[in-house]
Amino acid sequence: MKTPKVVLTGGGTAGHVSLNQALIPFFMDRGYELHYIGSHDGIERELITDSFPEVTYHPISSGKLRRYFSVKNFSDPFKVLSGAMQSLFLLRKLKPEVIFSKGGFVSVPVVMAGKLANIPVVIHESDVTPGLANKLALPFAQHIFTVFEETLEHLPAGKSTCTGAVIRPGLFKGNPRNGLKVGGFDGTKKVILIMGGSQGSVTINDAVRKLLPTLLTEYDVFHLCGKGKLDSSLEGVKGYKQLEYVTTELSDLLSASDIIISRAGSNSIFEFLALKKPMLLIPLSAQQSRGDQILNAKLFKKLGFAEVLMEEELTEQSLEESIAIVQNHSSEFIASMQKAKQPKTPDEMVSLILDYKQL
Ligand SMILES: CC(=O)N[C@H]1[C@@H](OP(=O)(O)OP(=O)(O)OC[C@H]2O[C@@H](n3ccc(=O)[nH]c3=O)[C@H](O)[C@@H]2O)O[C@H](CO)[C@@H](O)[C@@H]1O
Repeated sequence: MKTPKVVLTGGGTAGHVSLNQALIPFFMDRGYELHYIGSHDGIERELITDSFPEVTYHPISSGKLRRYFSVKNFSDPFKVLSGAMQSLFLLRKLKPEVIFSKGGFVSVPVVMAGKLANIPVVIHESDVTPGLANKLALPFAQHIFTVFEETLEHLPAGKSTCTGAVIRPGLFKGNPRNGLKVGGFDGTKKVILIMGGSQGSVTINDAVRKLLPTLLTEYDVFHLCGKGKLDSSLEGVKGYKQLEYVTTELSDLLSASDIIISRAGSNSIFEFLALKKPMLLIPLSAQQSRGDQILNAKLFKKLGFAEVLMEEELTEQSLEESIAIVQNHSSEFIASMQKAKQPKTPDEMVSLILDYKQL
């Protein structure tokens, strides 16, 4: 009997890869051979090939979907077309039972090719409003799963279901003592973890670093500042540990942390919710995005899980005040989070995806 196959796609930022990372071991447990179609130089390549040598990574040509003018807007449609041809060739050869797409611009040609090759495509949207890539992909897909109930208002009724968030099981296995050791912290102060999404945020980094002398009187600080965004002048400052990006250590750092300051990317905030971490969310502004993080953050505030500080209002003083609000209300935030719906397990999500497989 031939080994059944599944093709996964999604990339551009880690937010479009993390669900796939969670699902891979569970597809493998069920005996599936896995193939990942991603871009040549996106973060998905490193995240998948470094951690999952059993998954075959197929790089394709891909364009970027920009909301602003660039000369590349003229050449990129050809790259997407070329990516679709490469995907079609691969899909006809691999003959997977189903394609699962986590979105991001690289997924568009794969999804289009899936339709042409007559292979069922299931897509996933983690934000309140569907992203541009998923909007383009939707006509070619069999079904779309969402994290937020509110997203269903923007999608065709017969083709969409809210499944809620799915969390990597490894994140629940953190050891706080190992986390403190990474920072060189002795555990006497409360710990704040700062994460500016998967790429780090210069705006948040600057504000945090300005407030650092004040912050360090009360807290120890883990700062996940993003690739290329370390500040060498702060190396060795006691109580401050800056790291560009962490992989397996993230669970330890989170378990050692009392408060999180973060962008409001969907995957991140549901991880903090699952771990019951009081959070201060600073969403990416509407000038720099379609405003999805603002909606995510406002909803989390309404549900009593988070305090929100808008980027336009971010100053040293407002940051200090907002951290104090989270600190003073942390037990209420935790109580609300304890009442929230539990995330789906990756194995349950795998079952939902396989319901669409081609027999
Ligand atoms: C700038 C941009 O386009 N942001 C979007 C992107 O965010 P982004 O890529 O930042 O995605 P998320 O915040 O959703 O997820 C980041 C993921 O990276 C992980 N992580 C982060 C830092 C680190 O050091 N180690 C690590 O493992 C987090 O645990 C999380 O699983 O996708 C999200 C989900 O569609 C959207 O809501 C965001 O608006």
